[in-house]
Amino acid sequence: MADSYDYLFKFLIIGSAGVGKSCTLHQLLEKKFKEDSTHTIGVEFGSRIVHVGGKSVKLQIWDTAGQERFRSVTRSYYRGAAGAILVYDITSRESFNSLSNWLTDAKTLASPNIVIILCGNKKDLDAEREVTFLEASRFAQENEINFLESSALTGENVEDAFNKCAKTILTRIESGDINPETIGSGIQYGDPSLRRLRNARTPAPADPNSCKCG
Ligand SMILES: Nc1nc2c(ncn2[C@@H]2O[C@H](COP(=O)(O)OP(=O)(O)OP(=O)(O)O)[C@@H](O)[C@H]2O)c(=O)[nH]1
Repeated sequence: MADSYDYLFKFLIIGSAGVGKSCTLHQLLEKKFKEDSTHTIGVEFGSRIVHVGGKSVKLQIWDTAGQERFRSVTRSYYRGAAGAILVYDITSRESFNSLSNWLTDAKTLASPNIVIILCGNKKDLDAEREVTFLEASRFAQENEINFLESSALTGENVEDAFNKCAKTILTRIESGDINPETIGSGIQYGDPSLRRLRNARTPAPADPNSCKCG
């Protein structure tokens, strides 16, 4: 029973090299800072169950390498992702300037309905800040994505980023905006009764024999 959940969502963590993607995942899974983080080679994987909106959701999280030389490998993991945590470093203007490219990749290579949360990491290094909260908020608004600043060092807002992403996906499933049964949705049912519930809510297609016209 320890591993039972209502839904499984495939998540990606993307963004330039050194912004703190692996440390963010480590903080989420271990609730502590990864002291000796080195560049990720290709992709790394982790999973965790979160509780949002009255449901338990298993997050299957792919932490991708930010270095350009791994781009062809990491791109192959985008397909069928339901959510992405797009990370930049608030002390690195360069990492902020690359966000548009990362967004384009996520929207074109993953699910068209992918829910993206923008995360300005290294919030603890405020004295070295190169990107203001306001300009990042504007970027997020223009691109219709949620935004928060986080710290993989202190843990501030790390869980919130993943929870916010999961919650948005759940809301969109419940409103009918996202259909988990679409191929490549990045969503699976953990509890089969949820599928039955959804199918019961979906109106049956019109029966052509019952047409009373003519
Ligand atoms: N002060 C501070 N340092 C951080 C934080 N997150 C990560 N770092 C440091 O930033 C460096 C890069 O962190 P990683 O998590 O390895 O970065 P990454 O984005 O996974 O890098 P790639 O695997 O190359 O894509 C490491 O030296 C971390 O110690 C943070 O929130 N605050």
